[in-house]
Amino acid sequence: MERNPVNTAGDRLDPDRPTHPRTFPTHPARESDHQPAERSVEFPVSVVLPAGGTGERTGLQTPKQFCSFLGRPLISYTIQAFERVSWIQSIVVVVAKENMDLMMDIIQRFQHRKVRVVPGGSTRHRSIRNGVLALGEGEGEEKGEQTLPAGRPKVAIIHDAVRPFVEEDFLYKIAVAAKEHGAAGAIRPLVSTVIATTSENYLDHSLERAKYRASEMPQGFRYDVICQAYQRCTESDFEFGTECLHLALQYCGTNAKLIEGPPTLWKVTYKRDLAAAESIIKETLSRSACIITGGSAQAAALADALHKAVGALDMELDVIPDLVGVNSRYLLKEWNFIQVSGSQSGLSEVEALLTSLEAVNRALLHPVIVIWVHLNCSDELSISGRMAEPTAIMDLASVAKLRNILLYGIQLHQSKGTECWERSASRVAEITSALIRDRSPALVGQLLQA
Ligand SMILES: Nc1ccn([C@@H]2O[C@H](COP(=O)(O)OP(=O)(O)OP(=O)(O)O)[C@@H](O)[C@H]2O)c(=O)n1
Ligand SMILES: O=C(CO)[C@H](O)[C@H](O)COP(=O)(O)O
Repeated sequence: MERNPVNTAGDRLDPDRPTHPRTFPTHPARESDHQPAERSVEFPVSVVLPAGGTGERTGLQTPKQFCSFLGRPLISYTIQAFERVSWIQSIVVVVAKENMDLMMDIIQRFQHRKVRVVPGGSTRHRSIRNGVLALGEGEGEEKGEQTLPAGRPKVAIIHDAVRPFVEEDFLYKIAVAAKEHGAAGAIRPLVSTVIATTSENYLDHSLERAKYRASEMPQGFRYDVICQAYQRCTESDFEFGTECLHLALQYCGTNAKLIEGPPTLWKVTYKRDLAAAESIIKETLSRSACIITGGSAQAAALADALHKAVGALDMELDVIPDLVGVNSRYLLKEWNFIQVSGSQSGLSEVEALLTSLEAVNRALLHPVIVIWVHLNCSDELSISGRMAEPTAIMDLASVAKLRNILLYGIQLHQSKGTECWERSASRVAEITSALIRDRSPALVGQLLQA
């Protein structure tokens, strides 16, 4: 791909260039927009992610933890949620023996660090026990370029591999409470009342809902507590038990501290939960877009018109002339890109943008959206000019898609009337918003008309 001379990788490193963005926040700040306060945990914390189940209740052939959305398996999203927490030392993923190779492949493909894989057992408790024991054996092991931390952790966090939306703040609360109380776990209010039935399926009695809570994950344990609990528990616990906190209470006399967690801690259990997880991830990836004007006056005018029509977008919009100097930071975060080109420009600015995204490996974990908005003055169009772009963008998009970049095009016919222009700009805003939210592979390479 050819590079745009104003947009080379070298230029991006010039920190002094005054190319400041205009920010157009279009919604009140959301809780998740705020960076969590920098946490420091003074004791070693490691994690066990049980992922050795078959996911029978989904009714799918593939165990749910290996089902993919947006090109990535569920387990990888969960691993990433822990990996980005600086104070978590190492992560043991427990998988069924027959899936060990698949898991190693996922770790390599998505460049996960801090992770070891150990074989699971026939029940969740057996898998977790294997993971907990493995945490104590991770001494100074070479792992690619890094060496996993030596020694046992002070606190082990256990978290189902199929609960991908756990946040650092909550993990911190669990880790600190586990160290202080020996065990800690997430709870949520019950959604439905729990009743006991007789063997003939009649109501025996009903529990007073306000007194009970649903036990969720993550849970944290002092390492000695959880080791002892698994050493002392019975075969019946291993076979039928569902609650690690209960083992700590029964076999170590440890009363877990219970902390109410956010609703996002839910567990993917049924097929519909996979669709819900995908839509949550799409939602988080659609929060911000960066409009690159390439310095052209026409493009800047469209950016302004988009700003006016921005109500429909409901996302944070920054407008920048290029990705040079300080603006190169946009390449590293979860921004979507709208490259606006004036009527004289072709696809060269988009090509340069794709090259820059590839250079920083931005699309490793999530597909990146690039939307090319091409301004056309109707009187400048030749028939051949009109035909050339659809093929060119399709070719470029096919190559980009192999690198997990989804490229779409919108053609806007610039009209002289203000009202018409505003209508077109608002259509661009609507199409842009839909493309960013839906991330439809079917529309990749299409040149839509606004
Ligand atoms: N032998 C097992 C069984 C379950 N798990 C893990 O425990 C977590 C929570 O269990 P659950 O939701 O019940 O998963 P499955 O057992 O796979 O699902 P199902 O009960 O529908 O078969 C999952 O991450 C699952 O992979 C495990 O590590 N080893
Ligand atoms: O959250 C729990 C409390 O420890 C569940 O028991 C755990 O997630 C296992 O789920 P399931 O019973 O569906 O296997």
